[in-house]
Amino acid sequence: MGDRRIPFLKMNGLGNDFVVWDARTEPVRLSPEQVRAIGERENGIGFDQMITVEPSRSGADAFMRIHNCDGSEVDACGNATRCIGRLLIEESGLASAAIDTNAGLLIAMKTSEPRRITVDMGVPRFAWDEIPLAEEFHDTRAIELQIGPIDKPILHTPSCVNMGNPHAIFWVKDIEAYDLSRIGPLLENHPIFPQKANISLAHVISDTEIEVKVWERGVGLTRACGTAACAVAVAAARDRRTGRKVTVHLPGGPLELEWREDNGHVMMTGDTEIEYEGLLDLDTLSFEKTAPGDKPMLEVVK
Ligand SMILES: N[C@H](CCC[C@H](N)C(=O)O)C(=O)O
Repeated sequence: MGDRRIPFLKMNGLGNDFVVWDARTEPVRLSPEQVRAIGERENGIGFDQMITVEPSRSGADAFMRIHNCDGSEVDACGNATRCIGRLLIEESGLASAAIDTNAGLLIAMKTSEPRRITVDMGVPRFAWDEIPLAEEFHDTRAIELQIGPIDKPILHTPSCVNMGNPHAIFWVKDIEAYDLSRIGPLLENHPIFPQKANISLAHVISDTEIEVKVWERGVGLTRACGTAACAVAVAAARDRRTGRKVTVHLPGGPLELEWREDNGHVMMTGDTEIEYEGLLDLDTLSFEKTAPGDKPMLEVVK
């Protein structure tokens, strides 16, 4: 390996996986091409998002910079916020950590289980210009976003929420009846979303449970999406489909969400995992694993 090697952590939140750099002392600057190459599942380390932890300029414990695996920089990532919150809490030994992002200040809090973190994800936004939606669509009563023939729409009338990033949620009875890998990119790149959008299919199971599958902007299908889980929970409560406290079941596992009545903030709780520690050679982009991650969770004996 060359002499430009940087240590990284491979982490995930319910299988939504990240490469994490600690750039608080040494800056880490990578081009979008390098981000895409490192994010490659075949030849690179492989990740959904790349997370760079930088010094905060606003007195928070750290600033979190987020890149999707397509190289795009974005402002919010719920699952990564839990992972970085865990690292900062373990480092400080305190009960919480403040994480600055381009979408605002987020607070991560420890729970009774060391890998399980609660994050205050702030307040959702619903106005058409906050999602954002394109100007020419904002005056329609419902957003008639139909995919498929007009007389037999496959999906239509999404709920749209911004959680620091844009989300469009389609309510369905059977998630598996839809080929999200085909429909997802059509919707992600629909002209109604000038900044594109993260696309969720959501099936309300009960007043307290929702099943969700996500096509992420700049990534594709992921095992979980924290901001999508927040957006779905808020949209469901706002439409009276569920209460304000729900479990969102994603392919990678469950997240607990509460849209607080008192301050309108969205509280998200879920697990995190350190998969391994590694070293990346910046010149060749080859990498090696240098230490194992978390011990496998003890299987709960049934
Ligand atoms: N793909 C998202 C960013 C990551 C969101 C997701 N990984 C999460 O946990 O919130 C976007 O482009 O807005």
